[in-house]
Amino acid sequence: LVSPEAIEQIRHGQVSITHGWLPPDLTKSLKKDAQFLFQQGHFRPDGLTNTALSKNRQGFSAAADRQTFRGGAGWNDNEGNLEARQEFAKRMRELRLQLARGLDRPTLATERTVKHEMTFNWYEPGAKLGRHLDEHHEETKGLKGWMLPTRRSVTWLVYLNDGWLDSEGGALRTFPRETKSTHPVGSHNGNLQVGWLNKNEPVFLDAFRPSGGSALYKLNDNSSSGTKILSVADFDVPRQPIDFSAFLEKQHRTSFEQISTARLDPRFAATSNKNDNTQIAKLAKSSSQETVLQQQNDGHHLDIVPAAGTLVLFDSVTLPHLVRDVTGTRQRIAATGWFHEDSCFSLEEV
Ligand SMILES: O=C(O)CCC(=O)C(=O)O
Ligand SMILES: [Fe+2]
Repeated sequence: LVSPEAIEQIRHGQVSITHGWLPPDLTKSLKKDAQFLFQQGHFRPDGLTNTALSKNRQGFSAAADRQTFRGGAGWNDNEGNLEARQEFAKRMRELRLQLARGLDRPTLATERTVKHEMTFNWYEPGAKLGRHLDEHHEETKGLKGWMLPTRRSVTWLVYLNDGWLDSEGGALRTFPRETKSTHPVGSHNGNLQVGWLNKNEPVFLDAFRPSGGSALYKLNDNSSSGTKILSVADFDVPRQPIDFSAFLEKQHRTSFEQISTARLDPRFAATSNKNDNTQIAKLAKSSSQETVLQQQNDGHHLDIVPAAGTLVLFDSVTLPHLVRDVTGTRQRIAATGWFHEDSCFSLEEV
């Protein structure tokens, strides 16, 4: 269902984009279904909405925030077009099994009652979504950490908007590294990635050191196996906002970049893309899909037009992203979800 190149991109921290991935008929029936379910009142705002995160915490507004279909009628409830949703679920299952093998993430293949997430999302004109990551290291979640048996591993998006134009806004802005990662991203031996060293070397956090503390480490060069500890001494991960560079040996501090920081994560700081005045360089040469690569204050990023049938895949732990304002007059609708891997440890199973 996706090419070996697509899998390599996800594995190395890049974004995989496949235009025309979902057959037009199914795309149409899913969009109709989402519209029906929306009319029936089955969409809800979620924790990541912009107004919930803004300084004045005014609460949700339909005109400004993204809404999600997951509660109310579930994906498998006999309301709306169950047949279309099941056909889609079957396709996503096949994709998941392919990714489990291709990415060497075997527990992506297993199923539990609640494990993989499948939703519709909905943006009214004017709505957007702040910069965020879809999954974080459990040790950085404070009291909420280590509770669940599984975690988000691969994020998928399938857009449902017929003939969506660049000028309608709502682009998915992703922030991949400028060059592909030196090693597989996301996790190593169950330890999630929290940063980068020298631009594209993944840095992982081991929270189960024999000392009882945590350590930051990277993988040795491809030629040799093994790991290299980067922190001065084992440490206890503090409460948010966390600055991991404080625990690194001095020589690593300047080349370390934390993936989720107070400045970049809307959970800690309201984000804005207003100061976005730099030049756009068109990347897509032959394609009419406006995939745009742009350099601005925020750094290197890739914008994806949410056009019908396009499949987007990326690692849930390492790739920050946001949704730009919908500037057109119609709603932006997508099917979206997360394939989960088993967590290396959870309180539930102790
Ligand atoms: O709607 C999109 O394109 C992205 C949604 C997203 O990032 C999320 O639901 O976490
Ligand atoms: Fe997301």
